[in-house]
Amino acid sequence: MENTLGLEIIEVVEQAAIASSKWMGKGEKNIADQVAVEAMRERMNKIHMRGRIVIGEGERDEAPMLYIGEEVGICTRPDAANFCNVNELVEIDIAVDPCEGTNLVAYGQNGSMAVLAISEKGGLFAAPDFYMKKLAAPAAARGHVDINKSATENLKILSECLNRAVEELVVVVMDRPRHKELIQEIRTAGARVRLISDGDVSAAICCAFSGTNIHALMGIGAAPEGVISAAALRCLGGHFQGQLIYDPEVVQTGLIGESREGNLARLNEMGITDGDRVYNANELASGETVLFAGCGITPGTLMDGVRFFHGGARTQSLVISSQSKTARFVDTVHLWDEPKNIQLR
Ligand SMILES: O=C(COP(=O)(O)O)[C@@H](O)[C@H](O)[C@H](O)[C@H](O)COP(=O)(O)O
Ligand SMILES: [Mn+2]
Ligand SMILES: [Mn+2]
Repeated sequence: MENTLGLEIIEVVEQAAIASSKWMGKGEKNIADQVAVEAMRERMNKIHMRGRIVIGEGERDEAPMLYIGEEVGICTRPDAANFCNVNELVEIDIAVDPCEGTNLVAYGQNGSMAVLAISEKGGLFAAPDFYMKKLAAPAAARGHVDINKSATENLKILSECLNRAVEELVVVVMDRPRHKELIQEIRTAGARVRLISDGDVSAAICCAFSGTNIHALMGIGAAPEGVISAAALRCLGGHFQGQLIYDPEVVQTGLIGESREGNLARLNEMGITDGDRVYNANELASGETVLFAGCGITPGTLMDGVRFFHGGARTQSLVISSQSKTARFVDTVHLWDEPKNIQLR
C-alpha cells in the first residue's frame, strides 16, 4: 500500500495546513476548517489511489466534503483500470481531520494540525460521532496501564514503567467540566496536569516521544480523533485505549443526543453491540498496514506551525508508517512566487 502514497500524503496534510493557517487568529473557526477540508480533498483527488473516507467531517452536520463514504483518489473512477496499476487499485480506508483544533487556529493558539490515517479496507475502526474515554502513554507502559484502573493506580504504574516519581509525571487533560474530578485525582496523586482547550490528537502522540514532557493523556475527547491517535500510537508502539462514551450526562454536553438509551440504540444500528467495550490501538487501527500523517497548522510540541515568507511557506510534518517502521519528520519549503530569500532553518 505504501510506496509513493507515503510521500504523497505528506502533501495532502501540508496543503490542508497551509490553507487553514491563512485563517490563523482570525476568529473564524468554520472557515479555517472549510478551507482545510477543500485543500485536503483537492490534493487527495490527484493521488493514484482508491480511497474511501471512513472518518470525516461530522455525520451530524452533513458536511458537503470529505463526508463518511466519500470516494477519493484517481483510481475511484469507473475506468480506473485503464490508468491505475494493481497496487493503486487496492481499496483503502482513510480517516481525516483536516483541521484538528479549529478553535486553536481561529484564536491563534498552539497545537492544531491537519491529520489523517490510512489503512487497507476495514483496517480502521469507523468510529461514530461520539465521545471516547482515552488513555495514551509511552511504549514502556504499554499493556501495563489500563483504562479500567483509576488515574491514581495508572500513575503509580506509569511511575514504575518510566522509572520516575509520580511527581515527575505530566498528564494532559482536556479542560472541560466533565474532568473536574479526574484533574483533582491526578493532582492529589502527586502528578502535574497540563490542561488543553483542544487538540487531544497531538497530546496523545506526544506520549510516544520522550522529550515532550507529556507522559499520559487521560479523559474524554472525541471518538474519531481517538482512532486517528490510535493509528499513530499503534505504529509508534505506544499505549492507547479508547472506550466509547454514549451517556450525555458523563460528557456534560448536549452534543451527543438526548439520552443514553437513544445513543445505545444508535450504536446498535451501527453494529456496535457492546457500547462499553474497551478498544486498544491494534483494534482501533487493525489493518496490516497503517499510515499516519500530520502537519502543524499552529506551532505545537511535535511540529512547528506553518510559517509564511515572501513567495513561499515552510511546513513541518510527521509521517508514520507501520510498513516501513519509520516516523519521519519532514521539513518542507514551499516555493510559489520567486522568493527573495529562503532561510536555511
Ligand atoms: O479539540 C478537538 C476538537 O477537534 P476539531 O473539531 O477537529 O477542531 C479534539 O481534539 C477533541 O478530541 C474533541 O473534539 C473534543 O474533546 C470534543 O469535545 P467537546 O469540545 O468537549 O465537545
Ligand atoms: Mn478534531
Ligand atoms: Mn477538525
